[in-house]
Formats: sequence, structure tokens, C-alpha cells
Amino acid sequence: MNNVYLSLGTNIGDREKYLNDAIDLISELENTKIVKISKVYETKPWGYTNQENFLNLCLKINTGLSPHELLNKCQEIEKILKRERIIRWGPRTIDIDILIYDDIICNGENLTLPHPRIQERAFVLVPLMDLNENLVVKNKRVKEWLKLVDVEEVKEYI
Ligand SMILES: Nc1nc2nc(S)n(CCO)c2c(=O)[nH]1
Repeated sequence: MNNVYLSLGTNIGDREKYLNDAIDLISELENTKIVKISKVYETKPWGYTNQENFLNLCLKINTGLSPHELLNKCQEIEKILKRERIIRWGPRTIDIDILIYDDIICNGENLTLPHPRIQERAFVLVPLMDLNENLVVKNKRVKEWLKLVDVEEVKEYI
């Protein structure tokens, strides 16, 4: 079994329901269990800023699925929850990113591990700290990257 960190994001419709439905569907994946769920955060859009705020969280899962099998399953869940890719980095019902898969480093056509933009994204770094504040990615403590992003863009969602 492998330790994997996922990022979930949504900024259309019933955002809480999309997060809960995605978590339920991930928990039902074969040979996979959810180990820990971060707090939920309301976050300012990153990348394409002319859109609604997101709700974001991160999950730590334990899985026997390979990176590409997990990617396919995450894309299936996005389809089930009606994710439509209209504008790159634009609004979406649900987005599931694989951030870290054990110590695997890969730069494939469909999958880069660790996720190449972890260090730029407060909406990923803040919830990751809920899961493991000693996380090291690409030989850097994630906690160090937090100092380089604007954490004011990330507010706990009550
Ligand atoms: N705050 C925020 N901004 C984002 N920009 C993109 S693209 N996404 C989708 C994740 O890649 C998000 C997101 O989940 N949250």
C-alpha cells in the first residue's frame, strides 16, 4: 500500500456537496482507504482569477492502485460529478489532483509527480499542513514553502 496526498477543489454549485460526494466516491475505490481529511478552506481563485472562490481540502489516502490507475479513477469521479473543462484553470464542479504518491517522481504525458505546482498554491499547502506538518516534497519541507505564498487567500470554511 502507498501513501498518497490528493487535493480537491470546487467552485460551482453546491460546493460542499461536491466535496462530500467526491470523498465518498474516493472512499469506495478498490484497495483504497482514506487515512485523514484536512479542514475545508474557502480560497481565492489561483491562475484564472475571474471566477468564484473555491472550497479546497486535501486527503491522505492509502492505496494499492498504481499512480495511473488512481489518475484514471480520479478522472472517472470528476466525470460522475460532471466536471467540464471549458476554460483552462476555469470554474469546475470538482477537481481532484494527485499531489504526492509516496516518493515517486515522474514526468509523464498525463501525470507529473510530485504535482509541479504544489509550492505555488496556498490552497494546497495550507490543507497539506493539516495532514502532515513535517511533509517533505522534492527534498524541501512543505512548511518552508508556506512562507513564500499568500496564506491570506486561504480561510478556514466553517
Ligand atoms: N483557489 C483555487 N484556485 C484554483 N485554480 C485552479 S486551476 N484550481 C483547480 C486545482 O488545480 C484551483 C483550486 O482548486 N483552488
